[in-house]
Amino acid sequence: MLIVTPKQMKSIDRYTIEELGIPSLSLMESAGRAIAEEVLDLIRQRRDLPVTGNRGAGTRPDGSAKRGVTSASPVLNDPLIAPFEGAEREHWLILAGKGNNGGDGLVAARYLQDAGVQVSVLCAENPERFSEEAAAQLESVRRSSIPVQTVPDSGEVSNIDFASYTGLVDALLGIGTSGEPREPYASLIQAANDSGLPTIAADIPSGLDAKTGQTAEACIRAERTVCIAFLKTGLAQYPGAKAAGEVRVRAVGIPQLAASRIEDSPNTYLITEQSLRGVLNIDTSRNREEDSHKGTYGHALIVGGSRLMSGAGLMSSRAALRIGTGLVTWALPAALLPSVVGHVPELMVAEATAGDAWTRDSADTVLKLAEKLGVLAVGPGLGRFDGDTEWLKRLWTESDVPLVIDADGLNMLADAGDFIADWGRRDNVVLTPHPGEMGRLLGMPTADLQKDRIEAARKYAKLHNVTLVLKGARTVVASPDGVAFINTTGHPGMSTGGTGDVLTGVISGLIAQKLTPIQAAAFGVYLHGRAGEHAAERREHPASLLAGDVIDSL
Ligand SMILES: NC(=O)C1=CN([C@@H]2O[C@H](COP(=O)(O)OP(=O)(O)OC[C@H]3O[C@@H](n4cnc5c(N)ncnc54)[C@H](O)[C@@H]3O)[C@@H](O)[C@H]2O)[C@@H](O)CC1
Ligand SMILES: [K+]
Repeated sequence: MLIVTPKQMKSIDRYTIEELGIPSLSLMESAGRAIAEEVLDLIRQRRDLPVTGNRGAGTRPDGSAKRGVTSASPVLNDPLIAPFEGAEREHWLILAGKGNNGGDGLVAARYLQDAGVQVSVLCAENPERFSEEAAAQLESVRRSSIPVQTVPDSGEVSNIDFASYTGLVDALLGIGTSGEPREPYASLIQAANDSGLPTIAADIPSGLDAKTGQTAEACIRAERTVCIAFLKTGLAQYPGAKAAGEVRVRAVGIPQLAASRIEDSPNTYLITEQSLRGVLNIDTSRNREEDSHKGTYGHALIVGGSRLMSGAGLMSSRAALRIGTGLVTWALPAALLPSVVGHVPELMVAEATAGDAWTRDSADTVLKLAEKLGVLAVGPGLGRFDGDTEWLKRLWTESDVPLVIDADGLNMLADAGDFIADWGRRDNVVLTPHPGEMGRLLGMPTADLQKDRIEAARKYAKLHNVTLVLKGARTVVASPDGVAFINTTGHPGMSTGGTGDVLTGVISGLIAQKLTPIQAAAFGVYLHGRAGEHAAERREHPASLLAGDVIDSL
């Protein structure tokens, strides 16, 4: 699924209207209708009535939980826009802003009325200031005898009796927003949230930065967001993803081709089976060839583990095996051998250095071991040691085996400063930082880079010619050519030590099996997340999930 920034969405809108000749009002009509359908669907769901129209729109193919982002096309002659039992007991308030987002909400009002739901409109400001399209919609609403009230110019919202409604449509602010909501929008948003009513957001929750996913102090907490035409980047990242609730992307007559025809055309995708197969050309079935042997599936070398962190190297190695790598060798300090040998009998081990800690002279052994192997993973449980940055430089410059760098390997990189100038560019490197490590790589506070994760990851990947995996809920994967992928699989239960080591093993294992760095990174985070979901389902409580469970679920 393609994801767009608000700026790209505006260009797509403009292209559709001006170049393709599709009238703005007709797009608004479809958008409003889609919003009404989702309101009716939510009402049915809350009233335990059979869902007729977009049944299953929020369900995975296997029927599992509704979460994340789904896409649903409007169904013509949808039975959803028809009176149903109990509809008259519903009274929805449409909060309409002055822009076209408000216009969408006003169209929805007409369809809701048609389905027998009581509906009222609250204009956030004097309709004289409404956009041309929104004003036209307001006129139709008035002529349809839908009650309309307006927030007075004083901006006073305390006399709005939210308790008399059963639900809200937030059509205050859309992608035309700049900066934090001003008054009376901010107070309206606050009051809407305080009302505790179920809220459906039109396009985006008002108060959300549709590009970055940052939320203003006043930001609608929606139960569901009906995203118009294309998913917005801000809905695909936290905290925006949380404010949006369940996101449903609805087609409104803006064709996909418009996205490819604008300047600065979108290059961000949600990771789905479809985009893995279509955009990244991955055979997601992962079937084994009948006439294959272990050599067919590559050989990974995991470089990690130290006296106090031997488990990390072990988990990466096990995950690499579990993801289907033909052979996995774990290079580790010799003194660790007695305590770990035998834990995973399928694993080969190699003594990379004497004693129980890594030393800079182990680079010779590691380079020798890496010869002819499919991938070299550096970092899990490695620790820091004297001369470690020089050690990493040797691995970077003296071998051309694909490199996956994690954990302390990333801290070594951070210490190396402008390593590209010094060590040279490579085109087969994957970095897997969590936000803290990413902050060190960028030399900026973690909180700052988290404000626009997609942009931070994309810029870094381009500048350093690496595939970058910025971990955290909604992991961002960015390729050296500036394409970004957002993952939606995973489970909060995975917030536990060792899951990062598992991911390193998974990505390394996929590279050993001949996937390119970007294929391995995107597919790896997807599979890792699915395994986490699977593991969480199998535990009584997700808090008890361990990284080892994720490996078993791969
Ligand atoms: N033809 C189109 O352009 C379509 C637009 N659509 C809808 O239109 C929306 C975009 O419409 P607009 O571009 O009119 O913009 P919005 O409806 O998002 O409205 C922003 C309006 O509020 C004002 N504003 C901006 N920042 C503000 C702030 N911080 N506090 C208070 N007021 C602020 C602006 O002056 C503008 O008039 C989309 O999100 C979508 O819902 C859809 O109907 C599909 C078609
Ligand atoms: K909105």
